[in-house]
Amino acid sequence: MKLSSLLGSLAKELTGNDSVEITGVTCDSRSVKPGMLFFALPGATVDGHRFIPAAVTAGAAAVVLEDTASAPQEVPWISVTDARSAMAITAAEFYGKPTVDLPLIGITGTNGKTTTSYLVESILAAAGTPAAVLGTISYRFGETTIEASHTTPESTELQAAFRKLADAGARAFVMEVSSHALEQKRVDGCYFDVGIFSNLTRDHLDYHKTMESYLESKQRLFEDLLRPDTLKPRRRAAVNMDDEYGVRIAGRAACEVITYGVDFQGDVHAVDVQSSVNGISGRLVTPYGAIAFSSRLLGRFNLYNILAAASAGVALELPLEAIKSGIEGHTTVPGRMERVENTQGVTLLVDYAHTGDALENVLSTLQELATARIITVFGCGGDRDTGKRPIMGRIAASMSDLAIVTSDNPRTENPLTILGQVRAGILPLGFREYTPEDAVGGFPEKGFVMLENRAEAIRLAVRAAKPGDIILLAGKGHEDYQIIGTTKHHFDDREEARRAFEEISR
Ligand SMILES: CC(=O)N[C@H]1[C@@H](OP(=O)(O)OP(=O)(O)OC[C@H]2O[C@@H](n3ccc(=O)[nH]c3=O)[C@H](O)[C@@H]2O)O[C@H](CO)[C@@H](O)[C@@H]1O[C@H](C)C(=O)N[C@@H](C)C(=O)N[C@H](CCC(=O)O)C(=O)O
Ligand SMILES: Nc1ncnc2c1ncn2[C@@H]1O[C@H](COP(=O)(O)OP(=O)(O)OP(=O)(O)O)[C@@H](O)[C@H]1O
Ligand SMILES: N[C@H](CCC[C@H](N)C(=O)O)C(=O)O
Ligand SMILES: [Mg+2]
Repeated sequence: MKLSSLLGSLAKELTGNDSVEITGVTCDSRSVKPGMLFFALPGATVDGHRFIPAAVTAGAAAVVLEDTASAPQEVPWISVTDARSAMAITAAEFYGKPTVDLPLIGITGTNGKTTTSYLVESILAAAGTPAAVLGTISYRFGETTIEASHTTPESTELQAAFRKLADAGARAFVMEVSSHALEQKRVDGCYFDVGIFSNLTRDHLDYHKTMESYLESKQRLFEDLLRPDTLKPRRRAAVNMDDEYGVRIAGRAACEVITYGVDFQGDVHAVDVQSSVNGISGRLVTPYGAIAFSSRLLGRFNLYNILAAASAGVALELPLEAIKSGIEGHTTVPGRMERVENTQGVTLLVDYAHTGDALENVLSTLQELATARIITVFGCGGDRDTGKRPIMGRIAASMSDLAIVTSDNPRTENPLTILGQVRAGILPLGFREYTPEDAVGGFPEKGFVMLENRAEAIRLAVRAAKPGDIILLAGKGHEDYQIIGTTKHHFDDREEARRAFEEISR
C-alpha cells in the first residue's frame, strides 16, 4: 500500500515522497521491518521520538510524529497532533477497515466484560451469526486463536487480529474494551454498532488516579466512538442503570440507549428470578416481549452479565428466541467460577475476582450457597493499584471463614510488601492469625493465614478443608502463568488444585 493512500486517514501534511510503499504499521522500533510506517508515541515511560533513528536504521519507510524537532532526514515524515489516535486510524485503513463491514460490539466496565463477551457470542451464534471474541483470554474465532497480549491490544495488533479473524470466517466481532485502551486511543479505528457498560468500581487507580478520570475514559466509548458521524448506521448503547456511573454514561451517550438493571426496571430486566447452586432462572423482559430463561451461571453478578448480553441482543434487533437460547447455551468461561472436580466432597472454584467489588460479589454468592465453611485463597498483583489491597483483604477475611493471603503476580514488587498491605486491611477486624500448621489442624474461629508461596497456599486450603466446604481460589482465573520479577513462570491454579487433591488422596 502506498503512503499516499494512508495519508487520507491522517489528513496531515507530509514532508518527503508520498509514493513509498508501506508494508506495515508499528510503534515499536524493535519490531520495525523494512518498509514499515513507524509511529513515535509520547509514552509514559520513555518518549517514542527517541527511537526514530533506530526505526529508520531498521528500515522504516516513513515516520509519523508529534514533535517535528525529532523529524528524520532520511525518510518522509508526517506530523500529527495525536500520534496514538493517528496510528489507530491508519492501522484500520492498512487492514481494510475490518469493522466497517461487520457488526462490532464493545464491552467496557470494571467487571463482567469477559463473561458478557462469551454470552454475546453465544446469542449471536444462536441467531446464526458466528462471531469472533477478543479480550482478556484470547482473540479467537473457530480454530483460529491469537494469544492475548492485553485485554484490548495496541491498535496495530487489534486491527491485524480483526483482519485475520474476518478472513477466517467471523461475521461479527465481540470485544472487551479496557479503560487503558480508551484512554490510549487503541480503539480509535474501530466502528462500533453496540457499546455495553457493565459497572465501574475501584481498580486501576494507579493509572487513572481518580474515579472521575476512570469514568472519563470509559465514557469515550459512548460519547466519541458511538457518535453519529461514524460509518455505522445503527449505533446503540446498553447501560446498567443500577450503577451510578451507568446513569451518568446514559445521560451523556451520543446514541440511543437501551437501559438494563436488576433493581432498575429498565428496557431489559428480569422478573420471577430464582438463584440456586444450579444457576439462575426467571423471565427476561424486553421491549418486544418477555420470555422464560434459565442459565448455568451462578450468582446475582452473573444476572447482570446475562441482562447486559440480552440488551446487546435487543440492540442488534435479534429474535427473542435467539437471545434465550444463547443465554441457555452458554455454560462456563475459563477461570470464572470454574469448578475443579475432586473426590473429597469439597467445592473448589477458580475465579478471576481481582478487585474488591468482584471479591465481594463472588463471596456473597458463595455465602448464599454455602452449607459449610468458605476458605478463600487470594492475593493482589504487583505493579498495579496498591489502594485496592487493604480493601480486598478486608472483604476476603470478613466474608470467609479462613482467608489465606498469598501472592498473585508479584511482578517487580517485593511479594512480602504486597502481602503486608493486604494484611493491613485485615488487622483492624481483629480476626485470629493462624500459622499454616494451626489452620490444617482446624480453625475454630474466623481467621487468616499469611503464606507467600501460592502453590503452598492452595495445598494448605485443600488440606484444611472438610467435606462440604467451599474453597475459592481468587485472582488468577484462566492465567496459566505467574509473573515474578519480569519472568513468566508456568503456573495454573486449576492444576495446582488438582495436584493438591491427588496428594491428599494418596
Ligand atoms: C500503562 C500502559 O497501558 N502502558 C502502555 C503504554 O506504555 P507507555 O506509554 O509506558 O510506553 P513506553 O514504554 O513509554 O514507550 C513509548 C513508545 O516507545 C516505544 N519504544 C520503546 C522502547 C524501544 O526500544 N523502542 C520503542 O519504539 C514503545 O513501543 C512505545 O510506543 O503504551 C504501550 C504501547 O502502546 C503499551 O504496550 C503499554 O501497555 C503496558 C505494557 C501494560 O501493561 N498495560 C496494561 C496495564 C493494560 O493496558 N491493561 C489493560 C486493562 C486490563 C484490565 O482491564 O484489567 C488491557 O487492555 O490489557
Ligand atoms: N457483572 C459483574 N459485576 C461484578 N463482578 C463480576 C461481574 N461479572 C463477573 N464478576 C467477577 O469479576 C471477575 C472477572 O470477571 P470477568 O473476567 O468477566 O470481568 P472483566 O471485566 O473481563 O475483568 P478484566 O478487566 O480483569 O478482564 C469474575 O471472576 C467474577 O468474580
Ligand atoms: N487485566 C488485569 C488483570 C489482573 C489479574 C491479576 N491476576 C493481576 O495480575 O493483578 C491487570 O493487568 O491489571
Ligand atoms: Mg476481561
